[in-house]
Amino acid sequence: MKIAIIGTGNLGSSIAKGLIKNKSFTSLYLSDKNTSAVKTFEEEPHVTITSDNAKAVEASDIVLFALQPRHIEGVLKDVAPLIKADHVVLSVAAGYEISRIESIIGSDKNIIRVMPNTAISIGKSMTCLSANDKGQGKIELAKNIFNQLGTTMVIPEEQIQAATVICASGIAFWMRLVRATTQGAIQLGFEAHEAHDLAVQTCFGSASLLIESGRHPEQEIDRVTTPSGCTIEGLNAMEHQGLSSALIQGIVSSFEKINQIKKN
Ligand SMILES: NC(=O)C1=CN([C@@H]2O[C@H](COP(=O)(O)OP(=O)(O)OC[C@H]3O[C@@H](n4cnc5c(N)ncnc54)[C@H](O)[C@@H]3O)[C@@H](O)[C@H]2O)C=CC1
Ligand SMILES: O=C(O)[C@@H]1CCC=N1
Repeated sequence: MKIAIIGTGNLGSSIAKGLIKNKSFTSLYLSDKNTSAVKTFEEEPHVTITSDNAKAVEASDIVLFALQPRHIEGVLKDVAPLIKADHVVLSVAAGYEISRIESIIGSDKNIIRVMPNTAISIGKSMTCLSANDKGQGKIELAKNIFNQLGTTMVIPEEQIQAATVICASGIAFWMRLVRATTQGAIQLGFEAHEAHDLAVQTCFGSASLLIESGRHPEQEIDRVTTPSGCTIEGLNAMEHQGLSSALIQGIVSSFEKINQIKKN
C-alpha cells in the first residue's frame, strides 16, 4: 500500500508511528508545513518526509488528511486536481462532513471518514469508520489498515461526531481520571511515580477485565464492593459529588462543541 499522511501533528504523527511499527505499507509519505514531529522517521525504510502535499498525493494510493478542521478545506482545494477515481481519501477532521469533502473533490471519489485516537501509535486505537457511496467498496481496505492499529467499528456518518467524543477525546477523559487517581494516591502518601504506576496498572486491569470477561462494569463493581466496605463508601461519596453526572455532562459539552467547529 502506498500511503500519504497530510498533516503530521498530534494525530498524523501517531498514525505514522503505528503504521511504521506495523510496517503496513510499501511507501509512506509524511507531509506537513512543519515536519519536526516526524523527523525521527526520516531514516525509516520507504518513508518520505516532505512539505509538498501535491507530491505526497501523486505518489500514493491512500491519502489521509490529518489537518485541523480550519485547515483541511484549503489543502483539499489545493490537491483536488490530483485526486483520481482510484485514490482512497481518508479524513480524520472532527466535524468535517463527507458532503463538504465531496463538494471539493467530487462525489465520484472514494471518501472515508476515520475517527481514531492517539493510542493508534501503539496499535491500541478504537477507530470508527464511515464511507460515502463510492467509498463503500474500500471500507474493507480501511478496516484492514486500522484493524492492524487497534479495533474498528463501521458506523453511519451521523454517529461519527459522537464517536469523536467517546473514542478520540475519550483518551483525554480517561487520562484525567488516571491523573485524579494519582493525585489521590499522592495525598495518601505515595510518591508521585509510585502513585502513577499504581493508577495506570489499575486502569489497565479494569479495562482488561471488561475486554476479557465481556461483563458489564457494574458486575465487576459488585465483585469489589464488600458490604459496609471502603469501596462502596468511596464510590457513593464520588456519586454524591456528581461523578457520573459530571462525566456525562462533559461528554455532551464536547459533542456540542463540535457543532460550533462545524460552523467554522
Ligand atoms: N489529536 C487527536 O487525538 C485527534 C484529532 N483528530 C482530528 O485530527 C485533525 C488533526 O488534529 P491534531 O493532530 O490534534 O492537530 P495538529 O495541529 O497537531 O496537527 C495538524 C497538522 O497539520 C499541519 N498543517 C496545517 N496546515 C497544513 C498544510 N497546508 N499542509 C500540510 N500540513 C499542514 C500542521 O502543521 C500540524 O502539524 C483534526 O481535524 C482533529 O479534529 C481526530 C481524532 C483524534
Ligand atoms: O480535540 C479535538 O478537537 C480533536 C478531535 C478529537 C480529539 N482531538
